[in-house]
Amino acid sequence: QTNTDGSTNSQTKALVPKPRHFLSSLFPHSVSPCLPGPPPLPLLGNIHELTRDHLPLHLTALARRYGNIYRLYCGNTTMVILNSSEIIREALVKKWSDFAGRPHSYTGDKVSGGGQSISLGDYSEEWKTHRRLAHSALQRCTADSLHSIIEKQALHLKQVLLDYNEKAVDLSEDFTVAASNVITTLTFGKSYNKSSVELQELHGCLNEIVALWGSPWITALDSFPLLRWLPNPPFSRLMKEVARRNELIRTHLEEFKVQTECLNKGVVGKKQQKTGGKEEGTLAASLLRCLESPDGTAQKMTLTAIRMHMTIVDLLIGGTETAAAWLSWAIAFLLHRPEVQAAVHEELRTVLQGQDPRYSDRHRLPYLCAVINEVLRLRPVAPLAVPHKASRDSRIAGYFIPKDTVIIPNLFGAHHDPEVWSDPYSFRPERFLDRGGGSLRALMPFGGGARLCLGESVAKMELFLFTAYLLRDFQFMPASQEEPLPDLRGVASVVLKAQPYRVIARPRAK
Ligand code: HEM
Repeated sequence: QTNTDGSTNSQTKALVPKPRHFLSSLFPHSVSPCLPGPPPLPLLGNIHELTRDHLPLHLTALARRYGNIYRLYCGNTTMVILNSSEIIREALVKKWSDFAGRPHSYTGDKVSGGGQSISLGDYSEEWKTHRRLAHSALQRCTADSLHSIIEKQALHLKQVLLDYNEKAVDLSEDFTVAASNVITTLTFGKSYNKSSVELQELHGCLNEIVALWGSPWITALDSFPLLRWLPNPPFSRLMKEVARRNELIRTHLEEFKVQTECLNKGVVGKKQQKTGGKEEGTLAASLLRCLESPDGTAQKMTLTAIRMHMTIVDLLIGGTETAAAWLSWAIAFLLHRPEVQAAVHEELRTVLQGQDPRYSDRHRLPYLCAVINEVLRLRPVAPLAVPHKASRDSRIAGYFIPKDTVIIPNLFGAHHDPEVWSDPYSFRPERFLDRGGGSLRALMPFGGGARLCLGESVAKMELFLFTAYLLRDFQFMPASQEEPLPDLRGVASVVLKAQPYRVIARPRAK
C-alpha cells in the first residue's frame, strides 16, 4: 500500500526514524524550514500582491525571486503558491488526498449554492458521489455523441466564417457560440444561433458572474469580513446575476423535463421535431435519473436537486469560456507565425487527402498536436486552476503545510519554468515533436489528481477538431497592414483571455 507521500508501509516500518524525522513528526512546524515569501504589510499582509492586473505573470515573477514554492498572507489566510510542474504534481497527484479540498469562502458559497457545485465544493463523501455521477454521465454522453456534436459545430462555424466573406472580424463571439453549443447539445440536446435571445441571456449572465467574481471588490469580502457590512454595488450585481442564472437553468430544466415526459408518452410536439427527440441520450436525462427520490430516501448513488442544478452550471461555465478563449489564443499565435499555420495546413492536406478530420487522426497529425500543446502551454486558459485547500497537515517540497492552507497551483508559472522549458516565453511548437525537448509530463493545463478538469476529454476533442477544421479550410490573416498583430499578453481573470482582435478568414482552395 502506498502512502500519500509515496512511501510504502513496509518501507516506513523498515526505516529507523532519523532524529529530524522523529522530531518533525512531533513538532512538524518548528523543524520544517520557513516558507519564503515577500514581506507582509501590517494587517494587510500581501494582499497588494494579489491585486495585480495580470496575476499569473506577477506570481510567476515572484517565483523567480522566492523560488517555486512560496507563501502569501491575505487577511488571516495563508496561501501557498506552487510554480513548477514537479511541485504541483507532488501536491495534486502524489498527495492528492491531502490537497483535494477547496477553501471555504463567503463569495464562493454565494455562487455555488452553498458549496454544492463540483468545482467549488469541498472534498467530502457527498462531493465524491456528485463528481462520480457527473463524470460517468458525461462519459456516457460523450462516448455516444460528442464527436458528431463537435463536427456539426465545426461545420456550422465554417459556414459562419464563409459568410463573413473575407471581412476583418472579431471571431471571439463565434468561438463562444460554438463551444457553448457543444455543451448545450450534450446537456439538453439543444443548440442556438448567435442572435438567439436565450443564448445571449445565458452568456451575458455567466460571463458577468465570472468577471465579477474575479474582481478585487468581491474577493476582498472573503478575507475582510467587516467589509460585508458596507454597501458594495459589484457584489449586489453578482447576487442579481446568480439569481438570474438559477432562474435560467431552472427554466431550461423544466422545459427539458416536459419534453422528455412528452417523448416518453409518445407525444411528439414541435420542439421534439427540432431536437430530433434526442433528449434521452443527453446529460440532463442521465442526471435526472440520478435524482434523489422525492421522499429523500437515501439510495446508494443519488444527487440532490441543487447538486444536479449546479452540475449544469459547472459544465456551462467550465466548458464554454475556456475552450472559446483557447481558440482565440490559437489564432492569435498563428497570426504571429504564418509559417507555422502554413505547415499545419500542409500536414492536414497531405494526411487527410480531402477527408474530414476525425479525432482518431490525431496520431497522424503530430504537428497540429504540437501546436495545440504549445498554445496550451503558453496560455493555459485556467492559469491558476481553482484554489485547493490542505484538508490535513502535510508537506510540499519539504515544507510543512498546516491544515486549511490555501494552495494555488500556478499552471502559467509551471509552463514558463526555465528549468523545464528552453526559451519558455517563445511560441515553438517544434518542442513537442520527436526529440524537440518538450515534456508532456510537465504540461498540466487541466490540473491533476482528484480535481483534474472534469471536461478534459471533451476539451481535448474540441480543441483538436475545431482547430483541424479551421486550419484545413481557412488561412487566417491579419485584419490589415495598419492594424497591429494581436496582443499576446492577454487579460487574466479566472480565465486567461486574449484581448479582442480582428482577423480575416480566407477560404483555402479545394
Ligand atoms: C481548454 C479547455 C479547458 C481547460 C484548459 C480547463 C482547465 C481546468 C483546470 C485547470 C481546472 C482546475 C483543476 C484544479 O482545480 O486543480 C478545471 C476544472 C474544471 N473544469 Fe475544466 N478546463 C477546460 C475545459 C473544460 C470543459 C470543456 C468542461 C466541461 C465540459 C470543464 C469542466 C470543469 C469542471 C467541472 C471543473 C471542476 C473540477 C473539480 O473541481 O473537481 N472544463 N478545468
